[in-house]
Amino acid sequence: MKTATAAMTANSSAPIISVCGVNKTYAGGFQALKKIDLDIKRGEIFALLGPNGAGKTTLISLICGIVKATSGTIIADGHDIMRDYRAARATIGLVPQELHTDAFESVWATVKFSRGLFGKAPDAAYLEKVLRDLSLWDKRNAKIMTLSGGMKRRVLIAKALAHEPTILFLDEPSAGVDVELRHDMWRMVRTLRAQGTTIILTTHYIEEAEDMADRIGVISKGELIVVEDKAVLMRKLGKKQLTLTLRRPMTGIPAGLSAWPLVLSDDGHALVYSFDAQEDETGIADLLRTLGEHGIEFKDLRSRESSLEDIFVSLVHRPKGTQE
Ligand SMILES: Nc1ncnc2c1ncn2[C@@H]1O[C@H](COP(=O)(O)OP(=O)(O)OP(=O)(O)O)[C@@H](O)[C@H]1O
Repeated sequence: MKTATAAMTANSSAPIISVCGVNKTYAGGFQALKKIDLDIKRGEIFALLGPNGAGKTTLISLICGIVKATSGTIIADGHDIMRDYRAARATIGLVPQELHTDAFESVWATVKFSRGLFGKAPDAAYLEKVLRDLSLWDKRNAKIMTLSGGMKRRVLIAKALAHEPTILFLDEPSAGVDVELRHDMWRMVRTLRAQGTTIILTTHYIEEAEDMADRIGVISKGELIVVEDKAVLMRKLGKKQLTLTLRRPMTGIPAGLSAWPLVLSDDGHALVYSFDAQEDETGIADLLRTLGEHGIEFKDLRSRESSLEDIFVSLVHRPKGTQE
């Protein structure tokens, strides 16, 4: 009994997805992914961020077995995606960016068919729950072609969940959807995670990743440049800024202040001081004293922390070889 418990614990801490030394060069010779190593933890929400064309969809397509890697291995929930495709694919639900649904079928027939495709026994109660959770139950007999764009999107999610996958990929789930659907979707994602589903999403809405993800991966020009716990990433790379609104505008920063990392706003009305939020000594007290000595008065001051978006932009734009 003790041994079985230990084995279960070891198993549940093993990554649910393991991407090892994966390269992808498309037929035309373009190398879309370079030496990707990535482990996804069981039960986490992992956000994959990157500029357009960075390789996010390619990586998802490789893990789902839709596109073949040029080299490297991918294991999904214990199954090699190439050698054991059917078993590996059955663990994955994919909500793609684009609609490829059977326009003439009803919602119910579509999700039922999807479940059957993965060899799962029929389970009307489960499918009903999925449709109800996605506010699709009333539309179950409607033909997909008659649904609005948002409803079609909900069908895509229902289809991806029909075979009870342990891993769910959402490729740009929020692109072009209204606020209500976005909120429904995030509520559903949180519920699924609470039930043990692992969720991997790509998004251009960085505040969404900031809000939802446990870990963040940043991909740029086919390379995975950062994989980090969201909180650690924000702590390690986050900066704080103190903005002082001046009582009298300045035309330049006085020479006596040149040692300070200060930036004067274009209109000369504000001084911005950037500092490392992790340091015990922020330097603010010294700065304010020095400003006083120079007769610089301010009427307001406020501080802000860098957002994940600030960090993301600095990561994808900093010169190669300077990543930590
Ligand atoms: N079938 C293909 N043949 C050749 N090149 C391709 C193919 N599919 C994608 N690419 C190229 O690979 C690169 C990565 O594309 P991918 O769609 O993975 O990026 P992405 O990060 O998902 O971008 P977006 O955010 O715009 O969706 C791009 O330069 C793209 O043009």
